[in-house]
Amino acid sequence: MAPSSSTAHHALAVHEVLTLMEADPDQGLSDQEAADRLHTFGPNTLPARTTTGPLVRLVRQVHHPLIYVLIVAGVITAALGEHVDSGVIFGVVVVNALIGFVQEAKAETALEGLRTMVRTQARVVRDGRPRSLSSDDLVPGDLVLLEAGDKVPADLRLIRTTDLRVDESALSGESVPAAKDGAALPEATTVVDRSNTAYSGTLVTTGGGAGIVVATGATTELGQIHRLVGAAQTLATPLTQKLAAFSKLLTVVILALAAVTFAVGLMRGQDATQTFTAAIALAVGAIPEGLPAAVTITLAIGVARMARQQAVIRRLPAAETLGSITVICTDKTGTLTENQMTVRTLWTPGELFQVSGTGYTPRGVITDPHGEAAALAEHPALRWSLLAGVACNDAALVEDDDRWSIVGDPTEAALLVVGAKAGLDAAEVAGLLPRVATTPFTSERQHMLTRHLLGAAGGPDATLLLVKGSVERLVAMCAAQMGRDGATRPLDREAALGAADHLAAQGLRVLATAVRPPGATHTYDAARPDDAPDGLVLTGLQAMLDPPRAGAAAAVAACHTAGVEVKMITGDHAATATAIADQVGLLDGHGPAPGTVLTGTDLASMSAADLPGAVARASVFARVSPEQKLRLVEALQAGGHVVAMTGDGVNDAPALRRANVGVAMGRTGTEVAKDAADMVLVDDDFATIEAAIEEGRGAFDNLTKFINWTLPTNLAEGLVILVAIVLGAALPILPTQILWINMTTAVLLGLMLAFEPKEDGIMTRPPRDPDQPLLTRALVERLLLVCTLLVAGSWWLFTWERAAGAGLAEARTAALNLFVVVEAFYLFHCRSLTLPVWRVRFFSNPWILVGIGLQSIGQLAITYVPAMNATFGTAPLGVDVWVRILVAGSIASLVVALHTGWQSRRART
Ligand SMILES: Nc1ncnc2c1ncn2[C@@H]1O[C@H](COP(=O)(O)OP(=O)(O)OP(=O)(O)O)[C@@H](O)[C@H]1O
Repeated sequence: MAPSSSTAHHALAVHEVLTLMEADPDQGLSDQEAADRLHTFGPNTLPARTTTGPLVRLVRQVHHPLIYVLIVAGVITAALGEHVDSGVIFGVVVVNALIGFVQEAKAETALEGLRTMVRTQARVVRDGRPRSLSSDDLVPGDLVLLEAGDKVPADLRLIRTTDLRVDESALSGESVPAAKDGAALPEATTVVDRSNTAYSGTLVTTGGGAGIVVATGATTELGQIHRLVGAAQTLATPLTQKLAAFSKLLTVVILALAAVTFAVGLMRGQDATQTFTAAIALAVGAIPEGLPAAVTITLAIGVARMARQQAVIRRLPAAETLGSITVICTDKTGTLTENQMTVRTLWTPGELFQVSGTGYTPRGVITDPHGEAAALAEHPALRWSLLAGVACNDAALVEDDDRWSIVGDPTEAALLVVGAKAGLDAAEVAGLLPRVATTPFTSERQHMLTRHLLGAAGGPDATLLLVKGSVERLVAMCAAQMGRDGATRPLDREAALGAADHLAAQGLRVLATAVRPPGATHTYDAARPDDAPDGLVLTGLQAMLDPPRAGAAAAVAACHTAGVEVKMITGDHAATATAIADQVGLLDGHGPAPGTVLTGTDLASMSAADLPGAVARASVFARVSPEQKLRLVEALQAGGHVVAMTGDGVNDAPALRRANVGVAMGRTGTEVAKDAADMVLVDDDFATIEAAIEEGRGAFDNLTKFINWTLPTNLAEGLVILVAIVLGAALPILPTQILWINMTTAVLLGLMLAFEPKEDGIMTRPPRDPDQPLLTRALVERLLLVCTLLVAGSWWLFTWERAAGAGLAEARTAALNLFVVVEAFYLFHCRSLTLPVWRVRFFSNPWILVGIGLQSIGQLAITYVPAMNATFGTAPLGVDVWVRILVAGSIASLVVALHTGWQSRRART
């Protein structure tokens, strides 16, 4: 048995595929066989990307307008015989390319590594038992089960299908889901029909089925495409695009300035070669070539920090957008609540019962209104209600050493538990009432229905229908209710809805149950959500507690403080939603009318013009269908909001894609939702969104800090030369020395800001305006001030040293060192965007100190090592010069501090 990807499995009949793959259509493979095949074929994973070799990637680093300028400059200086200058310029190019290369590789491995945090699970039959496995462990011949929401885990030859539709856009670009049919066997003469094959990486949108794995890993269709193109992760973000445009403009301006400088120098009759080298040093110094790499590394560090908080970023731009989120639309069940359901109260027409016990352990007592244990024989409606809960159910309880856990939907598991407390065992019930048909629960349909045979005695129509679902839906489906004595009476809708409201107001999640005894006939069309079988009798309500998550209230409060609104969007009852919203503090949020609740029906009746206003006011949306989520996102965006939206189902995908940051649930979410999302919450917890927003703000802050540092220092490096040439004075710092400063400080000083920890008050500020320009007024002021200090300072010291009798080389070395000292002192001012320099915790970012240490060693070397003196035209300095340098550096630092103080006072008023 050696299935190859070239085998055209789709052209074979099912039995031929089964023989070829040595597979069993019912039992699946044995564990032993699967392990052997895993050994032979390897894991079902795509090989690491190999499309771009290291050399290509290194060369790609050079592909940047700013770097082109450097290369041309290096070549020309070499041609002019200025070998030191040319060497240093190429040094800058190489160091930058290496840093960019290493950082890009790091960012990509970080993103690649995140993928393994969100593993695709596959449902497989092995040894006759269905189980959930990581899709990595699939082998050829495995029997895989598919249902709506799954990502197809390998190439499958389908053997059974029910209304299976698969979205193949990931593979073919075709956006209309393709119908799949396991029985389809094309005529030999027809065009190749692949409708009996489901391809790895495609998404099941509706229906379900089963198929045999015919190809895994690199041999799948996806694997082959992957090999050809490589799944490129985009590293571009709105900010990098803004920066790219900015650097183009900057290049043009700097080149123009350099040309003017050269022309002025020539007109003044200065030496052409020297003027040219100076003009080049000006250009090289002024170009902030480290900027693109710094953006990538800062965001990549942010993404890694988010991953530690259980938030996996799937698309890098989201790391940046998170910092501007103004509203989070969140699910209730499982995100704000524990998704740990326990039935607490049961209602039947005329009676109310309480249930004791905790969690999923099926131990507890159902007590009647008199406080006595309720016997099912005396309460027929209760018995039928519990029976519907147990039989119309796809979940299971699992016991391991008296520890109870569940398989399937927690809501359904809670119904099994309360049934078991009353003595109804799910397996026994299934034996007595074999299930013959199922209409599964969907959020649109709002109910689940099962048809059961009434033992051997029943004829063909002797079937029983059991239904459970939302109260509104079941009350609409039923015409009768079961009384205390078991007799059927006309339905008292008011009473049932009133009881449900009463229970929901306590924060309980309410399900209604109904039965249709055998006899009545009505062909029920499950495809029509509003169709209902007649003769249904309402038997009761089951109300379950799903407590809010421990950290939810604190996280909601933190969002409010951070100026981020939180809105709950749920399929649940309005009263339940409101009660939970109240418990987690959603209703004491800000906004024009906090606490307003809108239902899906309200939304449906609202005009497009009214929607944005109404949506902005409400904080809870109940009984909302997934389709309406898309309208909500659009309405909020129309109102100027930057929206994060959570979702887990197939139908949530459009809203997740539309949201500025789509958030999928790692545990309970379907693969379709995860595929559409920008971020996946590994733990499904609302508090994780809040933590990710905090990290997003932190990452953006660090970027801003780097920009604040690099723009003024680079500009000054260029200006110091420009001013000298324009004034026709001696250069206070030589071009080679400027190139040295440029090469060392960007890496050893500036880049260290990427490692700054988050600032304390980060979640007490309002969200960042995504349209804020790169050059704010505050930054332009800083830029001018720091630039002036650097240029004037080095001029002043150079002139002072000359006047005090120092040689040219010594005076220049003093100016060069002052320049670096001012840059290093200024670095401390950039460590916080809000605090003055003396309030920043000195040791909170050790990298800054490491960088300054290394830079100091470099400065001592260039000042005292004879070989470096010869290369860079420097000379050793006396202690008194260092004192002047440090005093002047401190004064410059003080001026920046005064300006920052003045700026923040102005911002407050
Ligand atoms: N498995 C089920 N079978 C039958 N009815 C159900 C089932 N699960 C939920 N319901 C009913 O359908 C209603 C809507 O449930 P749905 O799953 O759409 O929303 P939700 O999980 O409460 O909300 P969300 O996850 O969006 O916060 C519930 O209030 C409940 O009455």
